[in-house]
Amino acid sequence: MHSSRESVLKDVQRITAKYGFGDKDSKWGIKVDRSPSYGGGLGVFATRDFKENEDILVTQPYAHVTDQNYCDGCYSPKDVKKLMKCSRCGFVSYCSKECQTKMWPIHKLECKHIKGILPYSDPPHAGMMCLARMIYTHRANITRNGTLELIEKLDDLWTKENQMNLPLTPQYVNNIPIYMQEPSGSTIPVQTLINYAKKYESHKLLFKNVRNTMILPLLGFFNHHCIPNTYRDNDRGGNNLDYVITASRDIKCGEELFMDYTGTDNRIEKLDFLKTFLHKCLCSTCREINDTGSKEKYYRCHSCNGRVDIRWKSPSLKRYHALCLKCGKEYNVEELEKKGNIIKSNIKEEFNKAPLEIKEMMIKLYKEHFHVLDIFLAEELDHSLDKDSMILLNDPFVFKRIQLQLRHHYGPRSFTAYEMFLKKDIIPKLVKINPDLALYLISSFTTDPKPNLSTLFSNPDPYFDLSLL
Ligand SMILES: C[S@@+](CC[C@H](N)C(=O)[O-])C[C@H]1O[C@@H](n2cnc3c(N)ncnc32)[C@H](O)[C@@H]1O
Repeated sequence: MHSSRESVLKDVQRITAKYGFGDKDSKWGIKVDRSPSYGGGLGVFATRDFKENEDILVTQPYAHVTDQNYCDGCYSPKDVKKLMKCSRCGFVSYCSKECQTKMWPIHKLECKHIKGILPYSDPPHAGMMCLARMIYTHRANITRNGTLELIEKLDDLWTKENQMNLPLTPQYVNNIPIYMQEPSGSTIPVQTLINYAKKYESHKLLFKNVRNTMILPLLGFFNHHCIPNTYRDNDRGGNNLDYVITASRDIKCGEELFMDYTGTDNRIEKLDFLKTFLHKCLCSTCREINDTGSKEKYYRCHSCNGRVDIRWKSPSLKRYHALCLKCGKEYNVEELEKKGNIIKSNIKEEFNKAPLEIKEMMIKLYKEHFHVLDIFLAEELDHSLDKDSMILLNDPFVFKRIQLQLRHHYGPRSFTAYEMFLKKDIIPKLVKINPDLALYLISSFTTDPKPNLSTLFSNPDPYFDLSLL
C-alpha cells in the first residue's frame, strides 16, 4: 500500500477509536484495516468472535432528512405513531415534543427558510436539505457518530474512479444558500459548497428516495457483499434512527464484515443498484459467478432434462467440468462438446436450405439435445426468417419482462446470451413459424409450469416483481 494510504489508515484508526473501534476489548470489537479484496482499499474487521444474531455496531447518521411520513427525531413511521407537523414551516413532522426539542438546534436554522420557499417551489429536495444539515452539524460542532474529520478521511481514501460523479452538485450549489440561515449579506463561497456536496455525494449510505436520506460515516468503511455476514435490524430499540448492524451468522475474529448495500434480496434489484453504485461488484459471490460461471453453452441433461453447463472447476486449476444444474449428473466435457459441435454444424449446413417441415424436424432434434437457452439455433433462425414477422418484442413491456426474467434466473453471466437472444428478436419470429418452440423457449423464463402464449404476459408469475417494469 502507498505510504500516504498507510498514514490515512493510521488517521482513520485513530479517529474511529473515538467511536469505539479497536481491539477485542473496545466498545464494538471491530476495526478498520486494509481489505485485500478491493484493490488496497479499507474494510471493517472483527477483532473478536461474534455469535449469529449478536449486535456488532449501533450507530446513527451524522445528518439525515426524513419525509413527512416519518418523525424527524426518531424516524418512527406515521402508521406507528401519530405525527404532528412543525407549526412554523409545516414541513417537518414529529411524534413528540421530545423529538421536536431534540431536533430544534438543527431545525431552527432551516425552518424559516423552508417556510419561505414552500409557497413558490416544490418541497425541499432531501439531498439539498441533508447537505445543509451536514453544514449546520459541522458548524454547531455536533458529533453524532462521526465528524467531518472522519468524512474527510474517507474522501482521501477513495480513488478518483471510486468517486461517483456528482450529477446533483450544480443544483445543490445553486440551491443550498436558500436553506442556510446566513446573516444578511454573507454568502458561503461556492467552492466550500462544492466541497461539502462532494462529501455528501460520496458518503450518503442510505438514499431511499428524493425525500429521505442520511449520512452514516462509520458505516462508510464497510464493504459490500451480495451474501453478507451482517444485516441491519430495523426494529431495534426505541430510536429508529439507530442503525444496528447484527451478525447474520457466527463470525470469527479477523473476518471482514460485509453489509449488503442494496437492502434487497431480489437479485435483479441488487444488480441494478450495484451497477450504478459500484461499477462492478467484486464480492466473492460475484467473482465466483464471473470466474466459474457458464461458458454460455447449454446442453440438455439426458437423465432429467435440466440444464447442463460447462464450468470451470476452479479458477486456479482452469479445468472444465460439465454438470447438470438440476440433478448434478456429470458429463465428459470433450465428448459433450464434440457431439454438440457435430449436431450444430449439421444443422447449420442443412437448415437454411430446408423446407419448413424439415426445419421443424431439426428444431425437434435440437430441442432433444440442447437446453433452451443455447442461442446457436436462434442465431441460425435469425438469418433465415423473414423480418416482417416480429410481433411480441416490439412491445417494450414484453421485452423488459423477458429480459428481467432471464437476469433473475441466470444472473449476470448470461447477460450477453440473453442480449443477443433478445436483440435479434428471435421469439416473435418463432411465434409465427413455430409457436411450439417459441412457447418452449419462453417457458424457460417463467416459473409457470404450463405457460400459455396469450396469457403469459398478462399473468406474471408469482415470483416476478411487476414494480420493476
Ligand atoms: C463504503 S466504501 C467501503 C470502504 C472502502 N473500501 C474504502 O477503502 O474506504 C464503498 C467503496 O468501497 C468499494 N467497494 C465496497 N464493496 C465493494 C464490492 N463488493 N465490489 C467492489 N468495490 C467495493 C467501492 O470502491 C465503493 O465505492
